[in-house]
Amino acid sequence: MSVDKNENEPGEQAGTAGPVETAVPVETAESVEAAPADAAETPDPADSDELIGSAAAAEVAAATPERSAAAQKVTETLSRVDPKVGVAKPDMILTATGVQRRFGGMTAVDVDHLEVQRGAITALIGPNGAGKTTFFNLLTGFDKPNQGKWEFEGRQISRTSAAKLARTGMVRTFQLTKALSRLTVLQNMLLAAPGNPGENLFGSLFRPLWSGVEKRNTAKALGILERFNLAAKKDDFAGSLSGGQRKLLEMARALMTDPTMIMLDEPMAGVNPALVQSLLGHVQSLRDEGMTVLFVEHDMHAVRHISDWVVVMAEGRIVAEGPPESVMQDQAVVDAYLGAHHDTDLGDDALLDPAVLARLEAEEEKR
Ligand SMILES: Nc1ncnc2c1ncn2[C@@H]1O[C@H](COP(=O)(O)OP(=O)(O)OP(=O)(O)O)[C@@H](O)[C@H]1O
Repeated sequence: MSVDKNENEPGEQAGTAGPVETAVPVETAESVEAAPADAAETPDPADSDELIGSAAAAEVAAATPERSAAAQKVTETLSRVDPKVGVAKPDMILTATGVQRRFGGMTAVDVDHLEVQRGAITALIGPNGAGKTTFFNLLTGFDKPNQGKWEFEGRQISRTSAAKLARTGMVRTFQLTKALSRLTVLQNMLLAAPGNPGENLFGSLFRPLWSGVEKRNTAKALGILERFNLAAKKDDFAGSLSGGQRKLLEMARALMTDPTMIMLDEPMAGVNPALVQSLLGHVQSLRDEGMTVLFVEHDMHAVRHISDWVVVMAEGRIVAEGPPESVMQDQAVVDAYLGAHHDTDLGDDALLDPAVLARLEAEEEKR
């Protein structure tokens, strides 16, 4: 469908509007592979996910992650929730109602009601063009709806900019852009620190105050980098990191704002399967520390293994929600997600197999 992207837009174009008041950098969702050639370095074989073989990947795919106490508790709580679209959650942190976003004559998002459970990992999935990114951009203050409202922690936030949202405790990750790739890992972290006073006139006039804050931010950044095994890379250009390390850096940057809810934009995109398990572990640890996580994702391995709850979109609407194992079997989901491939189990790790993916793609091309 040909659509004029600027027609009938109530807000800024999705993904391009940015907060002006935040230290959280505003970036468009450019490919993480867009690292500048001048920043590229030869990856260290010890930590580059690109260099790990398929045997390790197979092992990772077969591994069953241990379930933490937090995971068990949230699973138990959500097992009592009826898995139907728009269902109420026992302790919701985010609620969206009557959200519509149209581009020209096309309705990209049409969500009646969604509640997100506090302390859970919720995956937002769906086929290409389902409206996931548009919905995600709306919820995170990067786009404005034609109608609808949503609340975070009981506060109306549908007209709140991403800048202010970060201060209320909701933060989203951004894929590294060319500009950020040219900064070092540590500089990326400091840029994400809230209230970085060096950025304004006051900060530059009162240098001693600024350096105190900067010292604290640096200590905090180094602690977070340590946790994500990136401390040794602090002075490297972000653009020289492997795909998996970039994803870790995106998460690490978000933690600089001490969020209660973290919104992840395709945390597994461009990550070698060998590093997927480690990344999944980091996402789970956010939940285990009490954070709420909502992520948009194509990677079914991630969705099946770490989500406590899955929300499925198709053609702008939510068509199913529930625990991963039941949602993946839902006929509406299979129909929406896989089109003709009804015989394929969405949660099947065989989908990680390049041969299976190649076969499905070839079949799709023939249709
Ligand atoms: N700024 C825009 N202007 C016009 N149409 C848009 C705009 N952004 C998204 N769309 C359209 O809205 C629909 C939903 O797109 P969206 O990117 O939200 O889907 P998605 O589920 O995230 O897809 P994908 O998995 O491919 O990223 C698509 O038809 C897309 O072409």
